[in-house]
Amino acid sequence: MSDLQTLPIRIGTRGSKLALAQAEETRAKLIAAHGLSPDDVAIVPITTTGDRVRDRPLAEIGGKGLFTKEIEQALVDGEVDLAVHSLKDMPTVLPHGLAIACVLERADPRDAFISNVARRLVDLPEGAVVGTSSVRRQAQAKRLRPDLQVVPFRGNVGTRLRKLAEGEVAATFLACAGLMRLAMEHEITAPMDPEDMLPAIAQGAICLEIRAGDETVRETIAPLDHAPSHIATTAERAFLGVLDGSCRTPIAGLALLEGGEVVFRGMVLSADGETVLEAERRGPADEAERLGTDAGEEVLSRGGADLLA
Ligand SMILES: NCc1[nH]cc(CCC(=O)O)c1CC(=O)O
Repeated sequence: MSDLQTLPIRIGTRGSKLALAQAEETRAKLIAAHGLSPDDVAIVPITTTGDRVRDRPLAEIGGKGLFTKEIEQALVDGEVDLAVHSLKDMPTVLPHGLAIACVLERADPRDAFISNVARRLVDLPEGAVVGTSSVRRQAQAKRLRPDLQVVPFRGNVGTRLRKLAEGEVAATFLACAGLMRLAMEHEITAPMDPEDMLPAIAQGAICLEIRAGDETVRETIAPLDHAPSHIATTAERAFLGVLDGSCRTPIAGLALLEGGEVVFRGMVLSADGETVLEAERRGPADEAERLGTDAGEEVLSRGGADLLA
């Protein structure tokens, strides 16, 4: 550890259980990478708009960065040295002066199907009620099963599982990664095959955000960067950046590294899942950004612009 870094290193995070688990994971990695003592890394929980507003679908509250704004302000104000976020909650354009310096090793990017009445989505009874406030999950569920009735579903993981147990809905979806980080993977009925449900951009990845010019912190966190995860999410976020959709537009994408090559698939859907525009790219890892951008431009030119309007 360089003498330049002032200790303790302060990590800004949301206060939710999942966010705290992610901050703890980051803290443990920092301690291991630099041989620090536990007191050398402090976790600073910060409440965000996304945490405060619990009763409405996120798409309705609108605006980007619902889970990030207040944490970024603390970063700008020098109250914390770095911020830990779920990369899938991050806008593609960051506030001026901030940068994503690091992507931790990604957990399972897939969506989890969770139900007490069926083993798989295709096995749900005709007309079953599925709870999700995600336009992306709704569109893809309807694409596979147009008969399903999709209802809004928010609240923390515990609340959602209770509603499911009480029979309010027959099934729901959550990110596998979140459940794993909460040590709740036993709640997963079955992971969704990405062929059936393509994940959200950067789902399962944690990023570390810093002040762009803060070379000391940049160097301190550098050993935590996981190149394959960083490369894959770079392709995915480039795709998202071209589409520039609101959170009301179902957009999905996943990049995997296969033998040093990036294999990316991205899609934009109509809310009912009847219209699907897809693009695929494969190419060298150092061209991840261009591959994602290219795929985004292909989707736009094939009619994605209308879906996004
Ligand atoms: N939409 C909120 C959100 N942001 C990040 C995760 C956890 C999964 C991840 O790290 O990508 C979740 C919950 C979910 O989608 O089930």
